[in-house]
Amino acid sequence: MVRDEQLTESELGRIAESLRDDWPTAQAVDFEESVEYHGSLPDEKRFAHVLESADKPLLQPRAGVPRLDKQVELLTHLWEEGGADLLPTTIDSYTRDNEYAKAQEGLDEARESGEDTLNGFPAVNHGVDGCRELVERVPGPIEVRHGTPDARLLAMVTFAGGFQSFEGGPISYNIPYTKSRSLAETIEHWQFVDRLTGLYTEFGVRINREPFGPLTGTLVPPSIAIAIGVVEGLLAATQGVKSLTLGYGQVGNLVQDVAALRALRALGEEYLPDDVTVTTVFHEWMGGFPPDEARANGVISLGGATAAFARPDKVITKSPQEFRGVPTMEANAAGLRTTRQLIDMLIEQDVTIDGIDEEQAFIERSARSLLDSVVSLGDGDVAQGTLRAFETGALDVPFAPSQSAKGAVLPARDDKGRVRILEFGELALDDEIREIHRTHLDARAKTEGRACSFRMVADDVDAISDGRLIGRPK
Ligand SMILES: CCC[C@H]1O[C@@H](n2cnc3c(N)ncnc32)[C@H](O)[C@@H]1O
Repeated sequence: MVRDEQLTESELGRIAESLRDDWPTAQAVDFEESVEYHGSLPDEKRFAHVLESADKPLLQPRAGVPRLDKQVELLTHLWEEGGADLLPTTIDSYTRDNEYAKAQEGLDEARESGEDTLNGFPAVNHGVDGCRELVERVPGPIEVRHGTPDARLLAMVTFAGGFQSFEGGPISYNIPYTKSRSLAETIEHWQFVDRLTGLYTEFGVRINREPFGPLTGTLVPPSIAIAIGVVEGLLAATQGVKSLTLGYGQVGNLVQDVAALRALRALGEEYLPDDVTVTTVFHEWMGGFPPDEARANGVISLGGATAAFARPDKVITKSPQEFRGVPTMEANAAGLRTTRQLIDMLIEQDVTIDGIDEEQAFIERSARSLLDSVVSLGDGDVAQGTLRAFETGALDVPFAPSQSAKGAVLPARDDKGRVRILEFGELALDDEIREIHRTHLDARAKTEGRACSFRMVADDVDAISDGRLIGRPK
């Protein structure tokens, strides 16, 4: 039975050995030798150091292409032309499903034909030496960004390859990303990733971990996103992770987004051990984008403005080509510059916005209620509590494809565009909190002359790509 206890070194070693046969490049992974290699990297390539010593929000895009030379070119362009402070390497979808043979086919094809059919960088196939070449040829610190429920081999290879930051977690890369993966299984898988992170940290290589805050990226109530991020942080801290970045996806209402980012930092610092350095990351709008690039730049700009007011430690930027999928190098760099423009123009201004403190208190009260239900359901064991919370619906994620989640929660925007909860399912929120959500939604229903219904939810899901925030009746 999975428990929130630190993996022993022999368990870690046994699992690592069992993974070596999954792809030939795993044979080259040598922990002691990798610790040495990390020691040779200059400070400006130490991800946690750069992130944790910054005095203003750092910008980081997503970016991944199959071939090594092209990835070097892409990341260098994002650094030099986009002004990125931190770099990504987005991993391809086959690798995310542990389909390394299919990833190899895609890499071979890209090398032969120049056609990129893979939608990211197949790091396991590139292996330790390929990752190290990328780390050496690129000017800044790089994070592994992906969506892998079983990321154990990916972590082994990329950590050995010099990467010092790794996105994801057992809930955030299961519930929004998979249909039938067991939550108990992904908790075990991520205990390995976090224990490996902790072991590197104990050997002087401070590796940063970043739970995936946006979850399904569609109208996720801030209290749910924050509670799940903190739970993944607690599970990681047990395994020895000391550098943790908690994330949140923009919902588009300025007051709620600033309030949520402040609540995220406050609760992260309150619930996580004192020896864990907590930073925050704000993901620019993760929902549907307008096809029109001018409007898309408006969405990106609102994200930049929000970051100027909320001052997260990191911002994950979007591109004006978000609507069409993976952006060109130039569009990706443009999204960084648009974000930077808004932050630089606003961050020194003294602006007071009404309603943030009240919203922050409401979000914190709700997130605390969810967190406390996880702890009590597990009798103090956060792993067991997580399983029971999702089994009972005490914790739930709207629109989640996973069978591990009830998917009974329905969000909708209120009259100001703040995300509220229309259907609670078995969510661990008391009647008083539920009443406040209902009151806000009733006010919108009155404004629109219609009853609260799933229609509102559906209208809100498409609103931003239609160029609006709230899905008002047409
Ligand atoms: C959280 C995942 C969704 C976001 O992840 C972006 N994304 C996915 N793959 C790549 C890639 N290979 N390069 C640049 N961005 C990428 C999508 O655009 C979307 O915004």
